[in-house]
Amino acid sequence: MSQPTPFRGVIAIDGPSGSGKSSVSRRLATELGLRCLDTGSMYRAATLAVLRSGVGLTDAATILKVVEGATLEFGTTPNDRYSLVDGDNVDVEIRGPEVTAAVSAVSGVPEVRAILISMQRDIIAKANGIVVEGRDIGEVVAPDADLKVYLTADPNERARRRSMQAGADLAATAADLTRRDNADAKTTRPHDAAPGAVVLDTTHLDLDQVITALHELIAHKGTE
Ligand SMILES: Nc1ncnc2c1ncn2[C@@H]1O[C@H](COP(=O)(O)OP(=O)(O)O)[C@@H](O)[C@H]1O
Ligand SMILES: Nc1ccn([C@H]2C[C@H](O)[C@@H](COP(=O)(O)OP(=O)(O)O)O2)c(=O)n1
Repeated sequence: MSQPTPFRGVIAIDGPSGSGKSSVSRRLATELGLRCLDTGSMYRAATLAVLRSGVGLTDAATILKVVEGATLEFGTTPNDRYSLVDGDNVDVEIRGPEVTAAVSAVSGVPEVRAILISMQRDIIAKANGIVVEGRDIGEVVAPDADLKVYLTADPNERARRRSMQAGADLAATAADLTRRDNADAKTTRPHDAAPGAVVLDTTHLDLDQVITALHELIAHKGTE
């Protein structure tokens, strides 16, 4: 019996914070033998470079100069993803509260987005199949992706997941998610699916159920 041809395309996964993008992307990429790119880490790494430089967050031209001068590198092996800023592994620091509080200011600078989107497209072009997660993948970074998914979940459920993950207070986490969703909505559309994206509301689905639904979508793609 012949084996099905392995999927070697581009899967775009967008959605707001805590919808499950990272967990779902990592697992899906592992199961399909694909690369995996977390574009949120790229904006976070750029933000850390800005914070480390000591410049303020209000002047776009200064922010851009720092990002242009930083060496940013990203690993795309699903269970061994890493982010480097000037050769320094920053995986832990970029998930911390200082970067989380500052990231929307840096990701809101259009020229910074242009630099990172260009890097993202290079990484996608060089990968032989990749899952890419973020906020604008299906609409801007890879509008021709083979499969586009918009993951979402009720804001209370997203806050519950994030506070469990971070061991943080639920009310404070919920307020922070709302603040960041609203700030991000000035540059991307965290509340809207890209044209052609399949919407998957994960509020009442566990991770296994989400992964099963995605495998079904991919299998369906193979028969179109
Ligand atoms: N469908 C789900 N059901 C329950 N918990 C989930 C689900 N998807 C993700 N999680 C958990 O929620 C937290 C946030 O998920 P994550 O993948 O980091 O979201 P995002 O990348 O969209 O911000 C993680 O602890 C993850 O294990
Ligand atoms: N493609 C992307 C990905 C993330 N961003 C911005 C918006 C987010 O607040 C930050 C951090 O994204 P990240 O996915 O790491 O955030 P969460 O894990 O969902 O909390 O980066 C973006 O503007 N465009």
